[in-house]
Amino acid sequence: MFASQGSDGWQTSACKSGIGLALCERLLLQDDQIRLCLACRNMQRAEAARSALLSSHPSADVGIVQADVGSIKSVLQAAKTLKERYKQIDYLYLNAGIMPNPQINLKALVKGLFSRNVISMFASGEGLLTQKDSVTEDGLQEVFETNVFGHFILIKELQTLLCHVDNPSQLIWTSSSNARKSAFSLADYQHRQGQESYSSSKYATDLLSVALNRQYNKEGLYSSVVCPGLVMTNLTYGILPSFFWTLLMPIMWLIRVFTNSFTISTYNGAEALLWLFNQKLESLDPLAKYHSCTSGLGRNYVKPLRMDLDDASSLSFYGKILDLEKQIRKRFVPGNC
Ligand SMILES: NC(=O)C1=CN([C@@H]2O[C@H](COP(=O)(O)OP(=O)(O)OC[C@H]3O[C@@H](n4cnc5c(N)ncnc54)[C@H](OP(=O)(O)O)[C@@H]3O)[C@@H](O)[C@H]2O)C=CC1
Ligand SMILES: CC(C)=CCC[C@@H](C)[C@H]1CC[C@H]2C3=C(CC[C@]12C)[C@@]1(C)CCC(=O)[C@@H](C)[C@@H]1CC3
Repeated sequence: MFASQGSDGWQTSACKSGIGLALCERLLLQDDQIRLCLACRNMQRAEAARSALLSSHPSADVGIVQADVGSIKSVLQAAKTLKERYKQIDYLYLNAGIMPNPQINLKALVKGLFSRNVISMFASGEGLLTQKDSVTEDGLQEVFETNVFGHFILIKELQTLLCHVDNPSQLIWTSSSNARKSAFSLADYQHRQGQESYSSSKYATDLLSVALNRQYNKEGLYSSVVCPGLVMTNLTYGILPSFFWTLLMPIMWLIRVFTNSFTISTYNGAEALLWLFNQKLESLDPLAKYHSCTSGLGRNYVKPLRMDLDDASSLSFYGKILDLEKQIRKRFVPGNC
């Protein structure tokens, strides 16, 4: 999902369910004069989300655009449409993300329950999940393309709408506390080999955000990463069926008392995304991940935590992703590299 503020008003682009839709609702509750644009792969679902938002905020300006971040062709087309439609984008929320075929490692879960790291295990899901990734029509790993590279190409394509020194814009990546350095390898940054493509892609997001700040702050573009916490959405219903999560709810409320990262509802999960919208860009820490938190008593707040990365590795990854961009552009825009 994407968000921005246009010179002729606020403009946001988001998705049709989950944390993205909750963010749109919260943004409109705060200011229904904001201009939103939802970028979604499925136009029927986009229309449904738009109608839902308009039914509670009839005077809102909510646009939609077709964008599949798992397809370079679709991203290029979406960027073209957006450039025809808007003069400036102020907030771009990069929300779309997938975790295909997740499997729970029961042995690690049981072992973790009796370890000293039980709280951090629940907060990050570290070592508890594996995924089965696939290759897209573009020849890229699906999780990498959807969670990282498709967004990156969109940003590059929208550069003229995003980079304004006198009126800075913001990129907001939906990362995760599941992002893990040990799941990521610069030599295999698409994660072709392993079974933790989700962790790897979210770590790649964190690296990329840091590099984008180094590259674009002087041009008036700032990048931040958030973790919405554990939220009940289609993504988590892919891990366990919804009735199972309902059964687990009393335990999750108990765990929330200790971690504050079990935000559970999409409203709570959108806390850090909304908070970032209201901050002065220059005051944000490029090395922090902003976590949505919910206390045991249900109070929402935002906790910035330093990310486990450094400038050198973020720049090395940026170099790799620029090389990949060149290759892809050669294929999609012959004569343009
Ligand atoms: N739920 C959680 O506990 C957590 C989620 N996150 C992250 O939050 C983000 C939102 O996820 P969440 O709301 O939970 O899950 P959902 O599955 O509800 O939302 C994911 C959104 O991404 C869209 N999407 C997926 N693939 C593509 C694509 N190729 N092109 C365009 N849109 C796409 C989906 O669209 P469609 O409806 O068409 O499938 C959907 O709207 C993700 O990046 C996720 O990794 C991070 C931490 C925790
Ligand atoms: C809650 C109980 C008692 C059991 C569920 C165990 C796991 C399925 C669950 C525990 C921590 C969860 C978790 C995630 C998925 C489900 C768990 C592993 C995430 C990895 C989902 C996606 C994210 O981005 C992370 C922020 C989540 C971290 C916690």
